[in-house]
Amino acid sequence: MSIPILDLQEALAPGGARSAAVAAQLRAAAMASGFFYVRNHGVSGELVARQFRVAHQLMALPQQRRQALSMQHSPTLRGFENIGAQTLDAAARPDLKESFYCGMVYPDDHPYVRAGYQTYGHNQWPSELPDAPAQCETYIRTMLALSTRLMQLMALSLGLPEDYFDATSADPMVTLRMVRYPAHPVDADDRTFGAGAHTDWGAITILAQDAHGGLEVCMPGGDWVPATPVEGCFVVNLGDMIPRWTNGLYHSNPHRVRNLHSGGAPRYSIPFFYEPGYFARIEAVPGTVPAGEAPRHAPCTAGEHLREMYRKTYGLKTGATDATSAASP
Ligand SMILES: O=C(O)CCC(=O)C(=O)O
Ligand SMILES: [Fe+2]
Repeated sequence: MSIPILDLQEALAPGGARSAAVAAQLRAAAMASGFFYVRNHGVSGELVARQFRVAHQLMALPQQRRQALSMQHSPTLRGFENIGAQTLDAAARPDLKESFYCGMVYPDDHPYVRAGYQTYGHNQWPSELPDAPAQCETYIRTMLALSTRLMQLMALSLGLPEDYFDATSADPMVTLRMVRYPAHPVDADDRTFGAGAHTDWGAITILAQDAHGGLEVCMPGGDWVPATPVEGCFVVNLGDMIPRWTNGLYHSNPHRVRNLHSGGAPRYSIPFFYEPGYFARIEAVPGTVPAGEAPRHAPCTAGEHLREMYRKTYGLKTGATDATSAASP
């Protein structure tokens, strides 16, 4: 069993001729590991390359500057995160990765910003990189459009109208993370990871990775298989909201990172985390709860779900409160 490639050619717009065929492939992947690649996704290679350049530039800033722009100073937890700041697998050592978080910007007078809901607010940027904010905003908007389309294909894959989830994407919770993994240490043991085994918390993650590889996915039988980089493709995986939304029919499988194959070079990756709007209702969609059975999960809002995930892993460590945390796995 491996991770399938979905070709989005002629499935990128509602009503696209190949939408039904792609939806069927999506369903099979979602019922297996919750991981697939997408190709012909409509995002230019140049835009992705520019985003990697920003990632390299951010990580090249002196430690002192990165400290000044630490996510710890940001009410929405955006900014730099040091190596070892997160432990995605509580049974493993702290993650050997450093990253920069940013997200969609919501103005101060937006009701969700005023209410202090997580992920809604501002970014913080280093003045040394004046072009970074616009590039990241363009990248985020592009990934958001692709996520929205993937949610439409997911609706089709569940036998629902293509626009079933559209309303849930208003005022989405969106996080972009640029991650740098140093070379795997020579004295690493079996508890050493760039990113410890975890599932993502949201709806959809779209990952751009450099050519080194290192991402590993836990398949249904328990084997860990590499999500080897494929030229021109993103890796897409489903987060924990999707099993909630599908009563466990679709999966959000664990994955982890070990930077073992880069010949000692750092590995860069850029995950984009799409989560619906704060008040989007996450409950089993029609057709997923067998007659006579109760849904496996109580209905909740996307905001409540994220708060619960946050409480479980990350919040206390960063000093974040329920209402202000922003980071995703
Ligand atoms: O860097 C990668 O390949 C995956 C990162 C990841 O799983 C995450 O940030 O949630
Ligand atoms: Fe992840």
